[in-house]
Amino acid sequence: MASKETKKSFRGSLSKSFFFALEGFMYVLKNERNIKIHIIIAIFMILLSLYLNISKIEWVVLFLIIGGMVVIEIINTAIENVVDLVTEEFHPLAKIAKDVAASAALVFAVVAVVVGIILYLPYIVQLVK
Ligand SMILES: Nc1ncnc2c1ncn2[C@@H]1O[C@H](COP(=O)(O)OP(=O)(O)OP(=O)(O)O)[C@@H](O)[C@H]1O
Repeated sequence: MASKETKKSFRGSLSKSFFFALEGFMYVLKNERNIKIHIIIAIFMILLSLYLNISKIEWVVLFLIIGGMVVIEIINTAIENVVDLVTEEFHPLAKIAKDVAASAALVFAVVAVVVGIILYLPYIVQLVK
């Protein structure tokens, strides 16, 4: 059984980890232009979805897409910073690392657009009719 001391330090390190993670998220929010664009689009999509009264499963899909995009942007920022830490000089491997990380966001954005069309087109068609 874990001692009182161990349990206390586990709780301490858990709350520290939470605040470090929050600090990381605040850094991305403040410094990354793309995340601001994603958040504006996400707010617009949430308002549009409220107006269209989409189903529960469609809300789940929407939040998975929004969450996925934000998480990719966060990981992308981490990779960019690690690359800059390793070298500020031009290096072909630095280019590959940054370009490949950026391509994850590109692929997910294309997926998000396709999912968005599948999800919202029927509602838009219904509105226009
Ligand atoms: N050290 C480097 N060596 C070689 N190419 C690099 C290096 N740093 C950046 N690049 C190239 O420049 C591009 C832009 O890099 P940068 O670090 O400016 O990211 P960014 O455009 O600011 O990304 P974001 O807008 O997502 O923050 C990279 O995708 C890569 O092709």
